[in-house]
Amino acid sequence: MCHHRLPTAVAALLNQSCLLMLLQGTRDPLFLTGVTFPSEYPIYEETKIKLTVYDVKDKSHDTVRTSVVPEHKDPPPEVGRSFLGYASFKVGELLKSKEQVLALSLRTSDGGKVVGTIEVSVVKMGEIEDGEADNITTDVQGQKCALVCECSAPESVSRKDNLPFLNAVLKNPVCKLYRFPTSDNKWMQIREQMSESILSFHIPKELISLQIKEDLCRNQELKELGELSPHWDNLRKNVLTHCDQMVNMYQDILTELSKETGSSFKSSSSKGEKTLEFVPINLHLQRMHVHSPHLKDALYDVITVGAPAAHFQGFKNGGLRKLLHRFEAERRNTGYQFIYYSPENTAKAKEVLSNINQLQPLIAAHADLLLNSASQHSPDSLKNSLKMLSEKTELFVHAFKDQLVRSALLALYTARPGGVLKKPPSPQSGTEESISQDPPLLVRRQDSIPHHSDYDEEEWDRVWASVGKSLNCIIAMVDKLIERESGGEGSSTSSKDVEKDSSPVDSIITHPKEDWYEQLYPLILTLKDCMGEVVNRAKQSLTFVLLQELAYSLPQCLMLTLRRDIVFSQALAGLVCGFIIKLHTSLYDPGFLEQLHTVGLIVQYEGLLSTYSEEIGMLEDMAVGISDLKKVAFKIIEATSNDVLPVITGRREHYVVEVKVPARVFESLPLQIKEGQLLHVHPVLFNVGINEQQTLAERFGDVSLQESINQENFELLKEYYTVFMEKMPPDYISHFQEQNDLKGLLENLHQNIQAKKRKNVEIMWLAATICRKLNGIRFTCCKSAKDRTSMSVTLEQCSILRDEHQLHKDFFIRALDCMRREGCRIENVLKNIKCRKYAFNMLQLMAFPKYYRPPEGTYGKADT
Ligand SMILES: O=P(O)(O)O[C@H]1[C@H](O)[C@@H](O)[C@H](O)[C@H](O)[C@@H]1OP(=O)(O)O
Repeated sequence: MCHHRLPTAVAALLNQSCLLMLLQGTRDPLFLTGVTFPSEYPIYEETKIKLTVYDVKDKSHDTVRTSVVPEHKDPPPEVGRSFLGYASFKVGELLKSKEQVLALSLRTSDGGKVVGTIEVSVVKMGEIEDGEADNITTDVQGQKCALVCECSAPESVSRKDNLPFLNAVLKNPVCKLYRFPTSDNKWMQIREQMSESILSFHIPKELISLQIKEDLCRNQELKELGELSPHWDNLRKNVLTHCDQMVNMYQDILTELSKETGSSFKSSSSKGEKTLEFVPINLHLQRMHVHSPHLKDALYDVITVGAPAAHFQGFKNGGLRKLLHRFEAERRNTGYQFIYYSPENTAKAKEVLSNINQLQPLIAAHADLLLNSASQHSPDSLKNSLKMLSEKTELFVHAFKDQLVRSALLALYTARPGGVLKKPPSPQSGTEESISQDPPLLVRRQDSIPHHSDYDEEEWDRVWASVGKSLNCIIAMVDKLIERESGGEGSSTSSKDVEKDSSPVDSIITHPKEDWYEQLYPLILTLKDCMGEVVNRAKQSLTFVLLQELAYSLPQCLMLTLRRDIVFSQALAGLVCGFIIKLHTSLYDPGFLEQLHTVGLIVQYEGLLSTYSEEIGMLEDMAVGISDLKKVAFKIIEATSNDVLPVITGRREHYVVEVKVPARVFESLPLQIKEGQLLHVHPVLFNVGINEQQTLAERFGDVSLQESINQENFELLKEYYTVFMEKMPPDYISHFQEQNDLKGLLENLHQNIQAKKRKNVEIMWLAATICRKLNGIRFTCCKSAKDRTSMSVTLEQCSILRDEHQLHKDFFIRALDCMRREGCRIENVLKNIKCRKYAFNMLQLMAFPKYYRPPEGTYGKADT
């Protein structure tokens, strides 16, 4: 045993025992381990540290672990390991020793026999000066490489102002510290941090509440659709039954999720749990902080998360990309009981409905404010109120300009009792793609009853125009009143470009009493009545469009919506987490802020799923989930209370996430952001399957899904780059171009995508590099974000160290192995499956690209 030698430092807790376990059969351990002193355990010179060394036989219980066990607690059970010896020392002895290194004898438990030596030295976490680092050299000649310490308190990642905001979002950090040699034989220090996020649960809860509200409102509108002919009425009843059931299901899921107060992590083993379906799998921030001798400190973040997918629903029939496509094609071709509206038109109907619901109460409120100003007889306030009222009413009128409303009104007319057209209501402008391939039986049977001419198309125009007209009357009246008040000195500017309908006004202003309120009140009433009529008709007709969407293939159609909501919720939780972290770490970078409000942010997803078996379905879900993130915009607001968590508003087609920042930070933001400009994200996904399943796909299956995803997303990335180059200020761009050859990288990525090479992991490296250079948000995903993801993020970290921070080339593999063996990611595996082993076997690994294979002893059979 005398040859067991730990070449470097261990620090431990005040009056605590520190357990060290060495690798089985290793005479000269490759790595080192250590413990920091958390702030809650002050350390003094008298503090006594005891080190206990074990020979580890069964690695499934622990490979190498450094843990801190308070004296009063029992040491861990002696499973799979045997006691070798212990040593103890006082902190003061270590600090006063020459070069702060102590060589201690390991003794047997009775304190008698010396069985080996152990070397202990001090490492100051945080700043290691060049000279200092040299004192703690590991055995470079002997190919020892890294020092790994576990840090209990992660370094503060941003200025103090932001800390409560990040702490509210990031939970349970795990932190590791490494030192690797640089090519000029100095040391770089790497702090690796992995944190969960409370947003894993917070975002799904917010989203489900919104979706319940949206669906309840739609169900209510369906109920208020008015009298329908028996065919449509039965259809509606059926739809409502299913929709109500669906809302109940969402409510149950929300109730279950609400019980998970304070949770911030869903493990890979829970991925199939129904009540947790909306929650992303194994979501973490994976951060690398590099402190190297000659370069500026740098931070590299990747969000790691399981591919957003509906595991509970399963993948027997594929995932969303295929299911939605198939559903749409079938709906288009088999609609004999309903009218076919394209997904775009259905989305438009939802948008107009939502605009109406927002604008009507707003206009009513502005109209009341106008009356209020009138009763106060205040010309300025009257003008202001009129301005607001006019703006909102114009928006309202504009909302109905769409041909869709017109054709939907006609369609609804035919669905009323007795209201059947000779010809089906075919859209003049192509808003409705088809009624059906075969003429509906219903229509054929009643063919002769009413005639097309029974429907008065112009009636809608009259109703719709009446809103504009009544607004004009109000404007004219306000003008007259103000003019008379100021003794006829010209009219108010508000009416200048509005066509006036003067007749009713002229009749009113002859009224002798100059009571503004009385003059305006009847006009406001007329406006509200006209608006009510328009809203009523438009709402009913557009709800009728929604009925068509729901009517086909119940309940599959609702299950598809549920699947999409689930996948979207997982994707959104990750995105919001990534956005908040990116924002808080870049708040003081003016270039970033400018980019944020002028171009928006690129969000790049690296997928490691295979295009074989079930993972095809996962990838199909993921592709839609990520693409759906385009519907999300962010808004930065000033935090006014202790509740700093983000708030979501909107509906399925368009969500806004409000992110809070501290008042002082908010003040320093660019005006556009402070004024509430919506900030957009541009999600892109590149997938390269790497495991044995992908080998099967390449040999016997089909890789076209991966190829088309990569090709489509390359186009999106290129578009983003073009807009970035156009919109960012010239000074910024010229500096940017000097630093980065983005054009070359994009070209290279394009060639690699076209090359159709097997397991071409170069695609992932290039896409990630482009994203980093474009200041984007990086994601890495596989099924569980546990095994393949861990291989990929550690490879990315070490490649960055090699390419950007001069990691000594001889130490690349050793650094990689060290991170995989000792770093945050093995902790990730542990927290997911309670076992410190990547779930790979030898055969699987043979199929992996070389640098994606973990070191011996870290993988094997694990119950996942
Ligand atoms: O984190 P993953 O890479 O999705 O984990 C996979 C692993 O790659 C594979 O080798 C193993 O057989 C399991 O299927 C893992 O998935 P789990 O979801 O079961 O952890």
